Amino acid sequence: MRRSAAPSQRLGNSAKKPRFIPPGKNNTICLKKENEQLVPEIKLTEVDEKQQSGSGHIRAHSRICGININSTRAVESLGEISSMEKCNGEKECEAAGMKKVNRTKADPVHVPIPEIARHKKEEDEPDCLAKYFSVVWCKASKKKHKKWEGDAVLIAKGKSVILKDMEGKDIGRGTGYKSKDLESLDEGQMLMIGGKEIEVMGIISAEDFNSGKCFQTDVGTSTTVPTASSQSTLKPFCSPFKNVCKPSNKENLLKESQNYKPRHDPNASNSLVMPRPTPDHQRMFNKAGLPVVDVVVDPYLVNHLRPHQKEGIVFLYECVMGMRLSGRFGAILADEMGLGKTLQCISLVWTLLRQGLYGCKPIIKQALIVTPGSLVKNWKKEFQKWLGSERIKVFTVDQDNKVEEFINSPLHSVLIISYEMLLRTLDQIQTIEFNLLICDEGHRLKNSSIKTTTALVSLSCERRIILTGTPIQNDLQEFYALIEFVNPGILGSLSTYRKIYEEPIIRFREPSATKEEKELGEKRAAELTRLTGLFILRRTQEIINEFLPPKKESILFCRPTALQLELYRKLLSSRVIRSCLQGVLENSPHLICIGALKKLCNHPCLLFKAIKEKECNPTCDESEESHLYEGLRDIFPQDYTSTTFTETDSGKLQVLAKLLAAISELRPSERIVLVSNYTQTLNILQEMCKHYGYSYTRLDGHTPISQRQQIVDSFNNKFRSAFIFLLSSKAGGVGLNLVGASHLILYDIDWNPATDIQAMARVWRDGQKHTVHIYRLLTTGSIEEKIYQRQISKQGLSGAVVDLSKTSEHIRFSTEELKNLFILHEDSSCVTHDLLECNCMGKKDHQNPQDPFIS
Ligand SMILES: Nc1ncnc2c1ncn2[C@@H]1O[C@H](COP(=O)(O)OP(=O)(O)OP(=O)(O)O)[C@@H](O)[C@H]1O
Ligand SMILES: [Mg+2]
Repeated sequence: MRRSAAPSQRLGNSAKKPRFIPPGKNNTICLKKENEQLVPEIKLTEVDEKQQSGSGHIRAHSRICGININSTRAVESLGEISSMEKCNGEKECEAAGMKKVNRTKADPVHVPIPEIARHKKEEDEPDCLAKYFSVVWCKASKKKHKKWEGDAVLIAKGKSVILKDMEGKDIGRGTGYKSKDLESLDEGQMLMIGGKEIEVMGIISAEDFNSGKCFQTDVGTSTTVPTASSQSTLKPFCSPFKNVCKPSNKENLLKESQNYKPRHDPNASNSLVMPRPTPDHQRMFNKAGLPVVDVVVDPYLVNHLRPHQKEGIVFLYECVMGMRLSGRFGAILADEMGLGKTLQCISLVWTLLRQGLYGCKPIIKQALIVTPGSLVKNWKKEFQKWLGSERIKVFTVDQDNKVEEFINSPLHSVLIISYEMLLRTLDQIQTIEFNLLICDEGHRLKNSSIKTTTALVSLSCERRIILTGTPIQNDLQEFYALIEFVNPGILGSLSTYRKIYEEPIIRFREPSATKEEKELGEKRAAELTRLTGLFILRRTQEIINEFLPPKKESILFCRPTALQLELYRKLLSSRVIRSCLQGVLENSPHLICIGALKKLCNHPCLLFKAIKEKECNPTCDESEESHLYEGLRDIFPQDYTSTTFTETDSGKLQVLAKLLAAISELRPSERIVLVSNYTQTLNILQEMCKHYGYSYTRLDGHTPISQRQQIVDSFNNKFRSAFIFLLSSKAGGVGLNLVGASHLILYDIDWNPATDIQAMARVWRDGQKHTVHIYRLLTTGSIEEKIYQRQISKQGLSGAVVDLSKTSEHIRFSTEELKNLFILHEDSSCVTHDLLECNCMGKKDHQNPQDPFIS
């Protein structure tokens, strides 16, 4: 097609602005995609997760890739003219009737029609079907040889045209053309639009326009070199295969030929053999013509791998080898927590370090793993767990082990470093040539301008893997940043992405969206899903349930004490809460009120402490918080102090004391993880442990990172273990393995179900041998029950689409919702049970998944 002969300026342009690179054809791995909704469910008493075959809080579904919107409806080719926003590229072009001319090589002339332009809006022609064309454009001139500026997309509808650049921005508009001329517009024809001249290169189907595909550049199949666009956003491109395919002379080849055999037997039963390269891949990356050898994952590892992990390893292998996408070597493994992302990566690293598909030359020499500080040692341990200490030497950077040692060590091929340490040692890290980069808990790279991201981007390593258990599709901009990190340029520039995907998708979600906008948004979302799904893999926890021991979840509704009730009533009658309910919500005083009620639910002494602190800080006397506390001090006994707490003051603490006593008596060999979101509450729980003589250990935000793994290890070691592990869910949550415990108690509840799920997954995960018991403590009739109900209904609505970073500050409450939150149900023994409309009087076990809760 003529397009390939498009003028050189086009390339110049495209080098500046990264364009779309559509995915290659070589998607050998067959991955399931399901889009079922999650079903909310409540369990009042014991619920056996296994018996319910996947129902429950952690219930979720296998799913791949980023965006949750799916298009099922076919889109008619109405285009977007009627819903088109104002031209925001160059100045809106004056309507200009231009004559289209059948261009011959000899006479590339275009004659303006001497007709007065009519300013007629596209909306005047709602019934016409839009037609779409790929075009090249340049400034209007009479020169024979045009200086084409670049590609564009032309939308013709009725008597009007719109010209969009490849970033989706309007760069020209015109009206007053003859409808029949526009209808018969065809390849090779030319048209004037304002001061621009265009030549039609081809017709675009409505399907391709609606999906946004037409804004992607032409590329070959999956195994071509990185394009100009991909290089433009990267460091100078160095082929990821350059270490491998050094051409060797013929004699050497001959000598080595007898060694060209797979490291492990590909025909052995249970062998995991990586897909063979396509001829294109070989042409590109095997210039020396070395024999193609099967890459077979070490059977030592394969014997331990779960089916989804084998699938994940193949997927990662294809991504980093550039087999799934043309010239792209990045991947995002977004499996839910506990699915063994670490093991999948270790298997990949080990395979790539020792094997090569072309002449057996190792695919990588050195790998860099960047992880939160608390997980550095855990990574090392996992390497040892799965590969032993003889096979591979991994180097972890800390105060005593400096990067220089790694640089000087021929023994080590894997460097594990925390994000913080990476920033501190960036200069040295930059001098090392890594061939694979793995970023654990990589959702922190969701902002491309933060230091960590720019530091990592500065490393000239193209094979980049992000690991994250957190769904990443909530925020389309953050989603873009993560994708841009692993596969730079694949979604074009940020402004292109916004125009082509984000804006139509956001618009489509709005209730006021027109039919056309909905169809367009749906199509764009589907295309984004398809494109990103080629290098994002997400499986949910359900996939692993069958390998885990049963999980029983209990919700313990605890009656508040008389002191709690009196304080609660007083708080609700305060001026601050009343003004919240009247909708006067400046400075978010409702958050302070919610905080005070939650403290009270945990233990009145926490509220007492807050009151005292306010009293000692007269400068804040006029604050909302001070007003909220007015009169509360008098309700506490005269001799009350915040340090001499007793468990009789808190309903939940009373229940907890009984629960701990029961476990220690009935299951003395089993251990407990006790979780709170608040350090101060953990202090109280710690006092309680001391009081009853329970051995305990503790991990919270203040625990030095260097000590964390040691604390975890000794807890998981049954010979050295404490009975109770006090855990701050926010500080220690992600990534920790606490399988030494089989009981987990959530002392308080978070707005974000993901925080609690994260905590639960520390115990109910691979490696757990016992039935796991999860207990959630809620103060009856209080705000805690409300949060729980909200948690369930929101979880049901949004499925796994929750983001750990969302806290109550991010939640918007309507006045109605606040009214509901700020009610104390004193006459109910369990509001949640009342909502079930069950008349069992609390005698029935609500473990039937069919039980209705919040519909
Ligand atoms: N195939 C397996 N067999 C037995 N144990 C396994 C297997 N795969 C992983 N594990 C264990 O499961 C636990 C969880 O794995 P890992 O920490 O890699 O999960 P993750 O996907 O990174 O989760 P998170 O998002 O919480 O970090 C680890 O203790 C790991 O050793
Ligand atoms: Mg992990």
